[in-house]
Amino acid sequence: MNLNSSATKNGSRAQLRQLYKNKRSELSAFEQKKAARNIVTRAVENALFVKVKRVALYASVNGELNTQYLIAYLWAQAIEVYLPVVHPFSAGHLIFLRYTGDTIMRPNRFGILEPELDVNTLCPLNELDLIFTPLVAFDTNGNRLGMGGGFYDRTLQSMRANERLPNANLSAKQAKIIGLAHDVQRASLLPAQDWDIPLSAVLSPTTFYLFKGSSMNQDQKKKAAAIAAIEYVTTGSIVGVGTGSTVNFFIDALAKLKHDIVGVVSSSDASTARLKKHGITVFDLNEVNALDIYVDGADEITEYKHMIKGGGAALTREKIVAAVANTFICIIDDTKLVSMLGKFPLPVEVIPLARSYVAREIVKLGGDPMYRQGIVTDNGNHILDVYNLEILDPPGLEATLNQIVGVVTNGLFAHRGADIVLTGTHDGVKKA
Ligand SMILES: O=C[C@H](O)[C@H](O)[C@H](O)COP(=O)(O)O
Repeated sequence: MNLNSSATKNGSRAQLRQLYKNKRSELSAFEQKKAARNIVTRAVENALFVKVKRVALYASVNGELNTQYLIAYLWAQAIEVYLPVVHPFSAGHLIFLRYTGDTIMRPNRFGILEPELDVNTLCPLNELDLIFTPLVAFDTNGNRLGMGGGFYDRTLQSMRANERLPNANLSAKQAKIIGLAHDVQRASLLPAQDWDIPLSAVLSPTTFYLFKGSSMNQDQKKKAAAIAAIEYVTTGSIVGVGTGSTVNFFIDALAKLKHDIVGVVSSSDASTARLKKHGITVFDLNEVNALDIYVDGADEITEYKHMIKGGGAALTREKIVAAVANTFICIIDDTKLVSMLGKFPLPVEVIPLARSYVAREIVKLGGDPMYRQGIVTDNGNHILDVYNLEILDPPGLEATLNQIVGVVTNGLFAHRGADIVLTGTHDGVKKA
């Protein structure tokens, strides 16, 4: 038996339900509309729809967080939207039918609009990527208080039970169950029942609450690390900005502070373009004497904070900007942590004329260099990616490679490694 349930009396659940329904209904029409728009921004910021094809939502009633803008966004991304329909045969269960601009909607016995029953538009539960549920209240353990009919609980229970059957397809994906709620629907602790299915997360207009045990995708981890780095940005400073997909999340978050900082120094044309698009002032490094922090990603990093960088061909400018900064903050997801560098091919930037010569010299050192075809760096040079290196002495190899005539720089960041590493993991951001 669930520990919480012994303390639960039907009365207390009913009272809580009333309390949070009242809170929800006290929101003005303006607040409701703003909330409905903001959940789209929060969902996109948290990379919820990356590689997502089918999403279950709901038609909002009685002050529930309105899903109309979220649905419009998903349609615009060509992501299929499904809405719940009371199961015609299995009492107390839901099925999910496709919802498009042409779907005929009919009120069910509770007065809630549903797509007209048509089995051709049905999506089996195991083919949904995300299921957004309405709720009356949620707590920070992921417990959900619904309307009391138990429709979602029963449906999601059978879905999870089917996933545990011996003949279940183990490689089949599990739909993530995410509650949608106004911030006023957050309770400190809700009484849970044995049959409750905990939520993976709750999306509110201000926050994406991710609960323990739920899994994050790689982009969500990168973003969590990037947002954690914002804490190190000080008012009135000039920030060194790296390059790559993780840094892109940092740039987007930094945009909100653009009036508090003096500006940034960028490590690549790609980052400069993104920074400028946000209206952030970008300085040439020659105009700047010192940088407090430099924030950048990595392709691999060890516990000694030695890194391989340059997967995006920006290594030389990254190394230069990093050299000027007092503190190098490395932001990564946990797939980048390694015990030894070298599985990721080591990028080496070379003067084009010297490419073949440098490649022959690298072979003598035991590496397998490959010319990164079609890539010209921001400095007009070429990249050799060196495979099959077991890098036992990163500072030593960094120096040796830099001694080869024609090498501009190499992607080992060992002499000047990271100072702080912020790693996005399933259990939050870890600092080292
Ligand atoms: O040249 C690219 C940079 O060194 C990047 O910091 C590195 O490749 C990591 O990129 P991402 O954050 O996209 O994994």
